[in-house]
Amino acid sequence: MGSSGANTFQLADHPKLPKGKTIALIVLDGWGEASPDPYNCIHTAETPTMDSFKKTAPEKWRLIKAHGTAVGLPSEDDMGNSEVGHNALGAGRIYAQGAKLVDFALESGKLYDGEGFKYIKQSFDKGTLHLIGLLSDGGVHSRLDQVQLLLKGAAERGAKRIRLHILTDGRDVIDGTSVGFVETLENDLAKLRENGVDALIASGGGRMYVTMDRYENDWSVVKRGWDAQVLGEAPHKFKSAIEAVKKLRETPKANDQYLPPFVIVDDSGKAVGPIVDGDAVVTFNFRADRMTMLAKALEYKDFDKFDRVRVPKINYAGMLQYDGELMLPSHYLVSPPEIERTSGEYLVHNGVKTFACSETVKFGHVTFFWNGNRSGCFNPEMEEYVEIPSDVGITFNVQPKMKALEIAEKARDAILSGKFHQVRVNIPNGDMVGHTGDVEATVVSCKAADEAVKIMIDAIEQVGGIFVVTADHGNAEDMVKRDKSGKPQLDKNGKVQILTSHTLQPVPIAIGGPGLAPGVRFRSDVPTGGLANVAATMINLHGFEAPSDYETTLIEVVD
Ligand SMILES: O=C(O)[C@H](O)COP(=O)(O)O
Ligand SMILES: [Mn+2]
Ligand SMILES: [Mn+2]
Repeated sequence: MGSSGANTFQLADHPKLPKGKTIALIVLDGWGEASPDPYNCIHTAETPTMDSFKKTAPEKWRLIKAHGTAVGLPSEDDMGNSEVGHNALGAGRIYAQGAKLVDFALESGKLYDGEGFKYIKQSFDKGTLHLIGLLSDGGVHSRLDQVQLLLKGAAERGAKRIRLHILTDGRDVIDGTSVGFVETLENDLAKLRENGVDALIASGGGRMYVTMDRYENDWSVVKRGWDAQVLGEAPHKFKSAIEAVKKLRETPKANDQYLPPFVIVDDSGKAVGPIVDGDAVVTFNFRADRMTMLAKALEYKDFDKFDRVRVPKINYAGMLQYDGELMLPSHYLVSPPEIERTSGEYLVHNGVKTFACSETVKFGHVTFFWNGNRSGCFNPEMEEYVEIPSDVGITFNVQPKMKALEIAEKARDAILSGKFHQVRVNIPNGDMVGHTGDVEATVVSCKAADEAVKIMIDAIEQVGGIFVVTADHGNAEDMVKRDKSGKPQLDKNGKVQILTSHTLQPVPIAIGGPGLAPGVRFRSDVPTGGLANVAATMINLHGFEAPSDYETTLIEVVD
């Protein structure tokens, strides 16, 4: 396995299951399973379609793991996320993911021997080392302990002037935790300064308003970051990052996710750390989707997404390479997981035609992440990818239905067209609205997701097809931080602490539809099955045996 050429991808016929069925593969983003509870928005919402699967065909409904080691994360305390979830769903195998690879590289010191570090090190003598990324211990896009190690390691290896450009979280972690993270970082920087390294925080802003847009939904987000990080310009100026975050959080309804951009200035009002010619820059997020746009702005010569004003000549490296197809960025500190021979690639070589669709904010999830962090199709004659433009400049609790209906209608048309064998969608609502922490809106979002499922299931009924409905990780099923006994935790003002993040919960998977061969049911001997088992299951339902190194199928056919 692993050699190139079409034969590598030839799949054996499944002994019992037919080819040519139309299969709807529906991924509900952020839809986990948890006990009934007022903070379980999926339970509170009317979700008759999702409920019916479990009730009417329990042998075709089960739970699968979507967090921790089942999706290649370092530990069972790591919640699932879209990147690792969709990687596992699409690739059918469990890869050590970015978080883990960076841990290894830092622990072993290999990070410092790599080409990427040598490249940025060229600037240490005369230039500044800038680190840009999400300041959080969420472990989804980045981890603070890794940044701390990198800072120390870079200083020990000759970095004399270091500037941090921080993005506050409040999405993968509780809102308000930014203050503590900044304090921790400031302590480390103070120690570096004691040792003669000129190390400071230079700029910042909330991740959803500054820098971390994804899939080119809204370039103004990246521009705000560029202005602060590169040009040293922002509407808010402070003497220290702690003061900045505390002050900006005093505004009514302020939220770590959406803090406005700020720069740190010296006594004369001058920004302490714009990026200039000769500097080195590292974007320290290991996850790709929300760093790719900045990587393009930092790396591309031809760039027309916004006016960069000044394009410094820098040595830039990503923590990882974010896009293997675009080779972006060209320099990186840690090699990404080599996710190859994904199910999508097998399908195009075996005559299975695919349609994939979501709205912008999740479009790359069912395409780029699905295909192992690879842009574009494998074969445009076999695949059609459709992106529905997301609303721009709003938080999704304002519009909790998002584009669920539009996605479902596009999928319905694709199913009814008879042109595709696999119609794959991501329905974002539970996740994107769940991240806002707005419980009422999340309930509305779950209902909308359920309605979208119904539209697609009805189309599958019409064409005699099959459906597979699952999710990539939990979110909307638990919207509160809990103590060890499971009770909602209160903050120091006695207010319930809302959970905006994903969870550790398993997710459901349901199969059905008139085209499902009689006798197909879930095996009982894969009790610890997870997202990575779905690819082999899908390949079987398309009428083929899965590749031998894929995680095993979840289904069996009884006579
Ligand atoms: O990037 C985000 O929106 C969150 O950090 C993680 O959410 P996702 O993994 O569902 O995209
Ligand atoms: Mn997700
Ligand atoms: Mn999410």
